[in-house]
Amino acid sequence: MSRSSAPLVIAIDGPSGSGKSSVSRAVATRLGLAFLDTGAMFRALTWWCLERGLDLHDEAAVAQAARELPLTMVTEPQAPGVAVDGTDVGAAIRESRISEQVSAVATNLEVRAELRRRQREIIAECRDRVGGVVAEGRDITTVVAPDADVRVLLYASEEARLRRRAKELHGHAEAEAVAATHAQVVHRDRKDSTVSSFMEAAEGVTTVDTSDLDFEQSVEAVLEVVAATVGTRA
Ligand SMILES: Nc1ncnc2c1ncn2[C@@H]1O[C@H](COP(=O)(O)OP(=O)(O)O)[C@@H](O)[C@H]1O
Ligand SMILES: Nc1ccn([C@H]2C[C@H](O)[C@@H](COP(=O)(O)OP(=O)(O)O)O2)c(=O)n1
Repeated sequence: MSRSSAPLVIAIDGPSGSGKSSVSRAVATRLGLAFLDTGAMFRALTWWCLERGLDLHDEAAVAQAARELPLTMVTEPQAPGVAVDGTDVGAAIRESRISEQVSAVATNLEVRAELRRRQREIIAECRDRVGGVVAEGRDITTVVAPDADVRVLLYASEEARLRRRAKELHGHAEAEAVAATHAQVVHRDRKDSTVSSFMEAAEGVTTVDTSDLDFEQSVEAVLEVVAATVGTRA
């Protein structure tokens, strides 16, 4: 798909396992845009707090850590990266111990304010440097970039999301793998829902339901929303 030379900011939100990261990366690659995984920023902060032995429920200490976090986000969609103080934490932040504890950090309102500030800075920088970005998370369409050119809520049924995550983590989606994944997906979304609204689309946000779509169809569905929206901007 070709696009006009005007900068393009695409905001994508959705629950865990809806396909935000993988679909956003593919969309960014196809459109020649940067890619920002905001969940990785909450994960990196969680990793750093644990490295330093902080109690994640000590809100003031974690908020201070957020302000000091020496974080680098690499926004190249074909090779995205996350580094803390020069250490590549791309793999470490996906470990279950982080997935299980990240909500304690993500529900800290001072942390959210600090990471929101950084996310806006990165989005603005990508807009200027490469002509745009696909930024994904839980509150991008509503809080971080409500003025984005394209705003999408990526939805998938709980069953589809559990199946996808089980396959990713355990290599199959048999009953015991799905059950093991339940806490990471459903419980975490419940906690995260207390600070962001990502289960229903806000006004002006287009819902793309991927429950019955395969990966490539999901990418195409988002690209169609982009084409329709950019078309109406001209
Ligand atoms: N439409 C889809 N159909 C099937 N699998 C998908 C689809 N979208 C994503 N996946 C797979 O589901 C898993 C979770 O996707 P991911 O992008 O990490 O979701 P999120 O960022 O929303 O948590 C990944 O293994 C991904 O390849
Ligand atoms: N903009 C964002 C992005 C993520 N979060 C929270 C929600 C999750 O618990 C963590 C990690 O998000 P991430 O998108 O990596 O999680 P999943 O890939 O969907 O499992 O951060 C948030 O509160 N706001």
